[in-house]
Amino acid sequence: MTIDCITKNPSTLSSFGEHKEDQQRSLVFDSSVLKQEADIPQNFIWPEHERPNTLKSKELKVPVLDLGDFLSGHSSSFKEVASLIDEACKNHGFFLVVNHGVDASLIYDAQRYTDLFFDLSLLEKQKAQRKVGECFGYASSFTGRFRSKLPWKETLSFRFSSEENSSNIVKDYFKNTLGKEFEPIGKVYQDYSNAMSTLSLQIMELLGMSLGVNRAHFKDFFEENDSIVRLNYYPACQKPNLTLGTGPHCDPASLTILLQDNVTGLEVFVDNEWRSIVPNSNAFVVNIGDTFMALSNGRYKSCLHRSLVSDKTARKTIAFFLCPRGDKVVSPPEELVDEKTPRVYPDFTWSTLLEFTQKHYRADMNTLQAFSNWVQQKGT
Ligand SMILES: C=C1C[C@]23C[C@H]1CC[C@H]2[C@]1(C)CCC[C@@](C)(C(=O)O)[C@H]1[C@@H]3C(=O)O
Ligand SMILES: O=C(O)CCC(=O)C(=O)O
Ligand SMILES: [Fe+2]
Repeated sequence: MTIDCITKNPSTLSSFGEHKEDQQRSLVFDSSVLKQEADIPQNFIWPEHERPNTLKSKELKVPVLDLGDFLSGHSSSFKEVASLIDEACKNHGFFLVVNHGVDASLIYDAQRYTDLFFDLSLLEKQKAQRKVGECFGYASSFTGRFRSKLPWKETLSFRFSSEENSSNIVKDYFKNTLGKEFEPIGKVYQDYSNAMSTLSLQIMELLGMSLGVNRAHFKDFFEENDSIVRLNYYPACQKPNLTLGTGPHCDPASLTILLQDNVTGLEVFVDNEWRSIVPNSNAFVVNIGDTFMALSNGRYKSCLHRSLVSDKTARKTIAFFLCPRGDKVVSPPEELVDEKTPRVYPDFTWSTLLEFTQKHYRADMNTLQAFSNWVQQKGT
């Protein structure tokens, strides 16, 4: 299976104001220009059935997990927290965490440097240009990657590894791609990524408890994680009802920890309708991804979500996608497999799933099923 949405690497880049036949090869999402345009280019217009609702979506009240007692080792509240997680993950896989132990000044710095990065000129940001087929770097929308249903966003994605010999991987990425003066910014994102990795291992412990397996099982599995961090910038758009910031998808990774600013935009598809997750400045939004759905043998849901854009306000978020080390086999623990609940997904490695989303398939609501079929077909 090969996607038809990957275009040839553009030879030259210019703005959208060119002749139609030149557009495909030379698209570039220059948000400083586009956010003011009354009309948006065709490639950003989503099909009617996928566009935002005309009426504002209702708020989805997701459980708020207070990690304070858990992190300070007061075991009396563990059961309560684990049962809240269990309910959320069986229904839709989304919850908030508060009192998560991440330093407020680190969060503040990470958000301010996200502002700073996206305020740079296009040329400066393009020093970190993401190449087609690679999953790290700066992408102004995905003009080089897809032909239609382009997302109204800019992203900067970088790799985090918890391995000891990679303790400067994020810091070095900023220095090596953007220049020496970006090293201090890289240091902030290095610290932020470390904090996210630690938080995600704590959540993995709770997920182990709530699924009734050995408490350390998933925490140990992800101890050596090879994760992705992504800064998202959704510029204002004069036609917000025709486009999407991030299209409907389930995250292929294992767990996503999202830091939203105070602008609404994130929506989750629950009980056949889109519901919004209203920003809470004290909280991270956490959701289960496809790889954890497979690890839980289908018990916990990786749920469809998307992000809208606004005509008035730009929105910025920071996502940490927890991923296992690329070569680890994703297979549910034996406690979750029995006669009544046989294996739902085949064994796979994260590096194969990542390659599938970058080279063969555009991540959407069906990624895990399409990937499972692909793995099974390849194996026969
Ligand atoms: C493994 C990944 C692929 C995407 C980034 C991470 C986790 C989520 C995926 C994504 C965000 C799902 C929606 C579509 C996508 C193309 C996007 O809009 O960014 C996806 C990412 C990607 O393939 O780059
Ligand atoms: O930025 C957001 O609101 C969510 C982004 C998202 O879902 C993703 O990057 O996977
Ligand atoms: Fe997502």
